[in-house]
Amino acid sequence: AACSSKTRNAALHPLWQSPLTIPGGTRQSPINIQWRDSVYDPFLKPLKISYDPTTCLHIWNNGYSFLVEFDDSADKSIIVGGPLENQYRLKQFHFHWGAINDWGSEHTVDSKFYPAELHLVHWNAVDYPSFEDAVMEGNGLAVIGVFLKLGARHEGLQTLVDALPAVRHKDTVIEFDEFDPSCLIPSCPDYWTYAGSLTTPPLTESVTWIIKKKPIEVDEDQVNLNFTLLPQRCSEPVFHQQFSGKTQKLSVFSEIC
Ligand SMILES: NS(=O)(=O)c1ccc2c(c1)[C@H]1CCC[C@H]1[C@@H](c1ccc(O)cc1Cl)N2
Ligand SMILES: [Zn+2]
Repeated sequence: AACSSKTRNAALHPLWQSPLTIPGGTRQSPINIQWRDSVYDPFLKPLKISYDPTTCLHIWNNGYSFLVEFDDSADKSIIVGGPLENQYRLKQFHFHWGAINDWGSEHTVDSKFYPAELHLVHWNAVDYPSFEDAVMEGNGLAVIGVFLKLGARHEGLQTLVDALPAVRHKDTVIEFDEFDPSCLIPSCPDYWTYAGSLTTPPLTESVTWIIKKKPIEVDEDQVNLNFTLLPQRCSEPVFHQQFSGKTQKLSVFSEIC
């Protein structure tokens, strides 16, 4: 099927009309995380995650992926610590996956793709009045990246997968509440962090990336989210480009685990 080929002519789709890389961009994402490039940073703290499940609002299929959005009108679901100067509010999370299992993640680790990658997007409500403002600022966003690998079934993810058939079509929204996304984050505190950008246009260089070192395990049916949303996936360009240009320092936080 058209979906099986790995590349797309991304040039045609209006969303990608903006440059595929920001000319002169110094901190573009995604990148290939090379263990050997990562520098242990003794000043990095553990990341503190405290989410309030009642802030979970709905699931929205925007045609490229599905997003689970949160009520970010107060400091109820926040992260603090890690490489961050202050606390950031959870706004939404979404996944990146591929049509087949041997690729799908946006970041790679030592050039290895994972079948999927979860992004939990947070914004700096201490320094900026709105999410839209924060998206444009160098320290405006903090995104936690979690790799998904094939293995045991993930019970927490299943509640989300069960709801997906109801958002099969582009621009459908269903109510989704009482979900605590910290169940999707590995308990091992180790992470890589670097100053980067949004991974798709507008590619704004406003993201402090915090990539968890350990993946979570999900089973075959759960990672084949495609079968639920395939129609949109087929029609939208899948865009997998990495930037091998010089990026910011890649630091690593690790405790023995
Ligand atoms: N794969 S990712 O996590 O790096 C990623 C990539 C692109 C975008 C997003 C997340 C979300 C979350 C921050 C901005 C928002 C979106 C956007 C950009 C600009 C806008 O004016 C509005 C919106 Cl909704 N674009
Ligand atoms: Zn993303």
